[in-house]
Formats: sequence, C-alpha cells, structure tokens
Amino acid sequence: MCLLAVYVPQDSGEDFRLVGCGSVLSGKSVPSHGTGLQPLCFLDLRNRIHILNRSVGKKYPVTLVQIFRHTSTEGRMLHYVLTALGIILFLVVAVFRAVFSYNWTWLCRRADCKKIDKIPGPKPIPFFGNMFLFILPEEELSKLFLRLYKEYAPTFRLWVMGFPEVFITDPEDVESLAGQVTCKLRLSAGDLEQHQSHYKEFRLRFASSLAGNRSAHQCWQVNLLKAAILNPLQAVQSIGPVGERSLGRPRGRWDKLKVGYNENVRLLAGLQQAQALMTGCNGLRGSYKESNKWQGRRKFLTPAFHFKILEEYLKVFNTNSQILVEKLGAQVGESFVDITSYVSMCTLDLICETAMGVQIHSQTDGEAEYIKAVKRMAKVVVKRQFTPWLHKDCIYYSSPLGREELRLLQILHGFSDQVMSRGALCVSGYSFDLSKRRRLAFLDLLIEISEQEGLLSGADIREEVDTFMFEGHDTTSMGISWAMYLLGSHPEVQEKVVEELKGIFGDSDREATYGDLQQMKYLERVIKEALRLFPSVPAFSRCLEVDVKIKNYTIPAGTQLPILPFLMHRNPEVFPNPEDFNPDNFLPERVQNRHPFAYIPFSAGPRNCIGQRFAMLEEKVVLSSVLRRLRLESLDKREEVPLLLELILRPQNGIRIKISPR
Ligand code: HEM
Repeated sequence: MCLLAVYVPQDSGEDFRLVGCGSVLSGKSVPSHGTGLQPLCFLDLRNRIHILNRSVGKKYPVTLVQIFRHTSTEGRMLHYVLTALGIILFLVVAVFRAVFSYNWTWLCRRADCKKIDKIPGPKPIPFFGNMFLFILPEEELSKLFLRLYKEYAPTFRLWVMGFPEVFITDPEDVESLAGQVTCKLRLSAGDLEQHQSHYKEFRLRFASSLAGNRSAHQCWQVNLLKAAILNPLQAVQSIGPVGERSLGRPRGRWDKLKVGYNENVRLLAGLQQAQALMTGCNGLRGSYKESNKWQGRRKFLTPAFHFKILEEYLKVFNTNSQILVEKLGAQVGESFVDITSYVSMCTLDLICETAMGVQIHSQTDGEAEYIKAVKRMAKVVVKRQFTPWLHKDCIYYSSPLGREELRLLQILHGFSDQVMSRGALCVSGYSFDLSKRRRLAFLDLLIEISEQEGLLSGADIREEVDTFMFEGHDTTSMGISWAMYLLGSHPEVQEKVVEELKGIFGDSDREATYGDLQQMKYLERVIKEALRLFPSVPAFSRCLEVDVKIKNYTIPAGTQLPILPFLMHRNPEVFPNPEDFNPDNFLPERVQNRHPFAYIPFSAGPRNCIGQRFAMLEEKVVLSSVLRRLRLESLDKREEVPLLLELILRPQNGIRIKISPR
C-alpha cells in the first residue's frame, strides 16, 4: 500500500498531528518530512494502518478516513488533490478494463446478436450488457441466479461485456447438449448434413486455473465474470472450476490454451467420435487437444473405479471415518464445531490413500497447507474472473493476486509431486490384474500405463493426480458437510437414518461392508437430496461451435451455455416445494418418472463424473460412521448460511454444528 501523507488523529492524546510523508510499506519505517516530528513506523495491516509512535511504544490504529478527517489546511488540500487523482485513476482503469475485457468480436455479428436478443433476459445496457447485475457481494450471486431463474426460466440470456451467455435449465435441452445419442440427433438435420458438428465443452473448475489454459480461462471469464457461474467454473470452477490443467508454469502455456480437440471430426465418423464431440474438448484433466484423447484416457482410467477396486477402498474409508468420529467426539461439550474443516481433512486423507496409495494423516497432524491452498486458490480464481483488467496474463502475473496464484500453485504442485514420489515407491510390484484383488491405487494405474504403453508423460501423470486430488476431495467434502448440515437441521430425518443403521448393524461397532452400504437406502436418499439442494459442483458449461435450435430460439455458434444444477434442481415442476429438504424425492417411484437430466449433480452423458460411485460409497461410510456414534445439531437456519457459488458450492462462513454423543 502506498500513501503520500499520513496524519494522526488529534484526539489520539499524543502531541503530534502531521507525522510523516512517504511510502507506507508493511513494517517499514518511513521518514517524516517537513514536520520536525520524529519518524514513525507504519504497519500496514491489510484494512487498517497502524501508526507506531516509537518513543512511547504505542500503536494507533488509524483508518484512512480518520486520517483525513483530522487534518490541517495543508492536509485538506492534499486530500482534495489525492481525491482528484483517485478519480482520474479510476476512470483510466475503468476504460482500460472495459477495453481489455470486452469481447469485440460479437460487435461484428449483428445478426447473431439479434438471435440472442430474442431470448428472454434482463434488459442489457449498451456496451456493458448486464454486467452491473453482478456488482454485488459474493454471497448474493446465488440469490441473483435464483431470481433470474424464477423470472425467465427455462431459457434466459445475459450479455456481459460483449459475451452472450444462454442459460438452459430444461432437462430436454440439457440432454441435447450434455447427452449422447439424443444430442447427436438434436444437432439438427442441417448440422448432420454438413457433417460438422462442433461442440466444445469448457470445464469450469479449479484446474482451469491450474493449467493456465486459455480456453478454460475464457470460459471462466464468460461464466464467472459474468457472474454466472461459477467457475466452476468452475467458472463453472467451474469456476472454476476443473478444467484445463497442464500443471506447468501457467505463463508459458498459453499455446496450450486452446481447448482443443478434433475440430473437424465428422458426425458420420461414428457414434464414439460424435459423443466425444458433444461432450467437449477437455479431457479428464482438461488439456487434451483432441476429444479422442479424452476418450482414450477416460477408457483406461475407468477400471480404476471398478466396483471390485472400490470394495478394496472400504478399509481406507472406514479407518479414516473412525478418525473423524474420534475427532468430532472430542468436541462433545463444545458449543459448536465448523464441520467443514474436519470433513475436508478426512476426505483429503481418503483420496490420498485410495487414489494415490499414500497416507498423509492430515486429520491427526493438523490442517494440511494443501487444503488451505485449495480454498484460497478457488477464491483467487473467482476474484480474477471478476476483475477484468487482470484477465491479461502479463498484467495478472505482475499483480499481487497473480503472484499469489503462483505461490499457491507451488504449494499444490509440490504436494502432488510429493504424493507421486511416495506413491511411486508404493506401487512397485503391484499387479493390475483385477482378479488378484490387490489394492489398485489410481496412481498405480497411471504409472502402469505410462510404463507399458508410453502414453503418459510425467507431466501428464501429475495433471491427472492433481485432477483427482481436487475432484476427489473437495467435492465429497462439501457433499458430506451439506448432508450433515441438513441432517442436523432435520432431527426426524436423522433419526430415520439412525434407525436404518441400527437395523443393519444392531449394537455391533463393526466396520461397514460393501453389503451394508447397499442396504443403506434411506441414507442414500438423504445424500442425493443433499446434493440436489447443494450440488457440490453448482455449474458447468458448454460452448457451441455450430448454431443450435433450443426451444424456439436459434443460438449462434460461439455462445456459452452454462448449465447450473443448482438452478435445475429447484424446478418446482420436478421437485415440488423445491427448497424443502425431502429425501422422499428419491423414492424409486418418483425417480422412475423423472427426466434423467432433471437431476444432474454428477453431470450426465459421456463426460459425467467418473468418480460418482466412489463418492457415493465414501459419503455413505463417513456419514454412517458419524451417525452411529454421534448426534448432530445444526445451529444455523438456512437463511443464515450464505452460499458461495464458486467452483464448489460452499457455505461462506463454514457450518456450525453441535455434537453430542448417542
Ligand atoms: C459429491 C461428489 C462429486 C460431485 C458432485 C462431482 C461432480 C462432478 C461433475 C458435475 C463433473 C462434470 C463437470 C463438468 O462437466 O464440467 C465431474 C467430473 C469429474 N469428476 Fe466428479 N464429482 C464428485 C466426486 C468425484 C470424485 C470422488 C472423483 C475422483 C475420485 C471425481 C472425479 C471426476 C473426474 C476425473 C471428472 C472429469 C470426468 C471427465 O471429464 O471425463 N469426482 N464431477
């Protein structure tokens, strides 16, 4: 922070007013000029400036406002000059920001703009579009989307700085974009004739930032900046969220930014290719240039989620759940715990051991730096998306935020490197024959593939490791935390779950087996209902490469189509009283008549979540272990838990739960 002059409030009780001029830097002394007063030490502590009078060793917290309110005449003059300079600077930055973040290409596409404008949505203002809707506190974003959804569903559009966004929420339409065969058909006869259907999928999640992939990044811009999304996505994180991840230095990677994939694949070349096209260009980790690369990798990674392997993981699930139970049990008598931090450490330990074959003991050894870095990274990514002048790399990486991202990347990459090197030691001598029923860590599989077929380089493996570390711990961590919150707010549902567990386990304290988990039908409905109200991945996105008809609208190529399970799961026609927590929404007879794309916490179609069975088993083991021993009581009502629509849907201030023994 830089300040030209600092005045101490006169009512501070000390004998000085103007105390110094110069730069105020964290912890550095600044000489005073022209005041004849002693130099002071200025400590910039984020929001407040502390002025330390060395002679008396006393610290005065002073805000800038206070500083100028108590100034002398020359101080007031200085104040006016600074204010004028500030306004000029603001205008320059605003223009700069507008020019750099504006998507000029659509200006030349008047006909396409008209097509977009036929879709209902809030009235855009020239140049800025609907951008000002998104100038709001971060916790208000989810409410804004709910308002837009109520007003304009099923299809609505937004313009943000020249980017069109068309939100589709009708399951039929979502199926046509994220689904498989129907999607092919829905590309319309004209597209089929041309044999050139080009769909791109941008994964809006955390890794998009990890990788520095331009397409993913643009996706974020489009989706998050415009607020829509997330990150996602992950950005629609994804914000955010998932995305392009080549885990090298972000700066040098712009060439790879192109979320590429096979641009000219023809539909008639076969269903497989068509599927890959429809579902996007990013692979499991997001940086594949060609859809068939994603397809190949998905194919050989799928065995890692074979049910026999998942069964092997049960021991790890149980052991780590028991540690969580003990940790939470130690909090009995405390007024509350923030459940999210306990659960995150548990799921991180779980994913490291199951997928990577290494134990990191974050539950017993304290919150891993990695988790803090993951959380902070999600914020950094979103902040960048909402700060258009930071979209250009050259500016971003010289800003404090960009430097912070690089620092966080070092932590994240350092962690996965560590996991990989330890994991590599563990894997030697493993067999990959399923019939031998040996524990098959995901990393083992990657190493095997790279050794046998030379398909994966070291960097490829790290990308996959990072993807799974992130996908596999933060998503389930929030899934479990939200389920605990809802159970703690609905004691009658919690008791029903406990009854079910008593029916399975009786008084025994044995560990859950695969068979036990299959019997936990009611708990499964609870988990699904929790993911309905609070989908861990609240949004993802598709980008059209050809014009497509949706409803009565023609949506031109190049348009982003964010898909928000967070909104779709609140469709009153599909889920009556959508805000109510009602596990019976997932009774078999209700599910039977529901459109398969009406409930999509794990996405749907060929690019759906590869880890969904893993996630479901993990959630069941953790929740059943906790509920068998402890009673949960949520202290906050729904309206008191502000939501952050980031890569992952999180509570802004954690989740307060009171723990008591059963
Ligand atoms: C409650 C838990 C989870 C939820 C809600 C969830 C949700 C999702 C969603 C919505 C997608 C698609 C995103 C998009 O289209 O951009 C996805 C993809 C993915 N998920 Fe999950 N996930 C969960 C747990 C997991 C776990 C435990 C793993 C790994 C162990 C995992 C690994 C992946 C991978 C690798 C992909 C990319 C798949 C591909 O592109 O083919 N997920 N997940």
